[in-house]
Amino acid sequence: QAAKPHVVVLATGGTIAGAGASAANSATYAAAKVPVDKLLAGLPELSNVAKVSGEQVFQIASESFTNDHLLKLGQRVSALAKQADVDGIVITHGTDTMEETAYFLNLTVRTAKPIVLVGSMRPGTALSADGALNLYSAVSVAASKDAGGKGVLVSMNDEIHTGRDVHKHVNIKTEAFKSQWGPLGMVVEGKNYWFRAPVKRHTLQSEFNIDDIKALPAVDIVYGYGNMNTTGIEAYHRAGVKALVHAGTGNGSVAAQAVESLKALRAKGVHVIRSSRVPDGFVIRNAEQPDDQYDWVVAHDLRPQKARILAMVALTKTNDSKELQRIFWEY
Ligand SMILES: NC(=O)CC[C@H](N)C(=O)O
Repeated sequence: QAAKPHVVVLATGGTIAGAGASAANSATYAAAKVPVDKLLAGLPELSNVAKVSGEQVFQIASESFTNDHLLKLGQRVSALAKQADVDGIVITHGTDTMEETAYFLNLTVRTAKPIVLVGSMRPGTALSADGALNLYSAVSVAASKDAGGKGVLVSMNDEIHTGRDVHKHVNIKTEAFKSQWGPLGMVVEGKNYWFRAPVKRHTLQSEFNIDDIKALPAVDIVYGYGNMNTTGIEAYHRAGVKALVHAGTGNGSVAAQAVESLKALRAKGVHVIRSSRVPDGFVIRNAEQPDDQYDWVVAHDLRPQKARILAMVALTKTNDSKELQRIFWEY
């Protein structure tokens, strides 16, 4: 019998490593408690699909991920992916910012080996905990050759999503993740069923490389709403932000007073990325606002938090707004 593929599980915390006081606690519990060795030891079925080793990278709730965490995790994933004895990598992660980490790795780790993020919505101590099956599925995806070359994946609730499109759309159900263009496939009993492939540039076709990125520039997000004030925009400007993502209403529309503040920012060299707070759809250049005239960038179909990730990565290579826009179309 051929040796099983070697999958490394990098643990970062989240609910999949969470623990509650009683089995009835599906929502009230502490995240990031259970160490990776214990997670893996509790799932002997993993040996059916892979030779698994675990590494505790962080033990945090994912809302507390910083740029430093992204860089450290990315560097570790990149180093492991270069090892001949590693066939796939699973990252256990809190679900709150999993979509941001997945997109960051999708943009910056140059490998065709499967990289799969996974989490859970209920702690392992809860009735109908979802972490064990999610982890089993993620390891089996990472162990399979057919998952390679598809970019960084998120496997949750039997679905396999591209890390680019996926976002958390429900915060209290196990079917928490959705991609507006659909999942890439499904994983059932350790077998993958594929239905589509990503068309945007990622991993091996990316012009970005985590091995060359030593720091990420400050990029923040302001939220659009009725009666919006411009205090936040001006505060971020004073704080030295390099780009500001505007999570606009509708088709990325911007309140008149915010338009003036954002134009002033751009005049000082800060990039303005026009996105939308609407969960689905995409922003069309020069619709709602004259982006060519203001020299703004549109976020295409990226949610504001994903636009922030791409802007940070892009700004490590260019400060040209036309280049930024090209990158937003391509990735
Ligand atoms: N379901 C979860 O993983 C949420 C737990 C926590 N807020 C986190 O993102 O890490």
